[in-house]
Amino acid sequence: MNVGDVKGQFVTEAILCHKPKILVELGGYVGYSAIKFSTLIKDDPGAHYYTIEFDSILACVIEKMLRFAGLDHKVTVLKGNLQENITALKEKYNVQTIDFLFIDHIKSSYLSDFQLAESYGLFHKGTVIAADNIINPGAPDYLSHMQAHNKFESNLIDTEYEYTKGQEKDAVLISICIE
Ligand SMILES: C[S@@+](CC[C@H](N)C(=O)[O-])C[C@H]1O[C@@H](n2cnc3c(N)ncnc32)[C@H](O)[C@@H]1O
Repeated sequence: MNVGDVKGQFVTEAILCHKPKILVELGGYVGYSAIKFSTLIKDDPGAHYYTIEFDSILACVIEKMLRFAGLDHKVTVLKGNLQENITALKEKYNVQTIDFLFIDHIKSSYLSDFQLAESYGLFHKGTVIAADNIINPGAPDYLSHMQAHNKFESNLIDTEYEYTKGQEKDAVLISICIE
């Protein structure tokens, strides 16, 4: 499922507030969030969005949707997981650090992929990380890790699960690297 309009608005506000240049997304699905968020940077020639999608058929769908939306020049679709793409990010695309990371893939990999990115030095002071589905279906290990992390300040935004009109709860965690 995509992030939806309600939770997507919190992510939108974080992007508009911090004005990131390099944005990376884990979990592209059919391109809803890639289109929604890359639209925000479309007039910034120095900004680019990378979406990493594990499923190769879905990755092709995202590419087609981006072409349809006229955003294919602002978004690079990377097939596979972060581990498989992290060297290409650094060496092929010259992404040495990330300004904004949107985590929205398999919930059991939130923490390990955060730690992988951290071990490669992809975060800098001011990097913002937005993570969806923190309580539904939930990523409790990631939540507790980030809330205890001494280099990140995190804000848990209680909201609703996508398209449930408040009937189901969810939360987005916005974390900012402070050193
Ligand atoms: C919740 S959907 C993403 C929704 C999308 N961000 C949106 O809001 O439009 C999760 C996606 O993560 C992908 N995925 C699962 N494990 C992954 C991994 N390890 N790395 C990258 N993508 C993964 C799935 O194939 C699925 O398309």
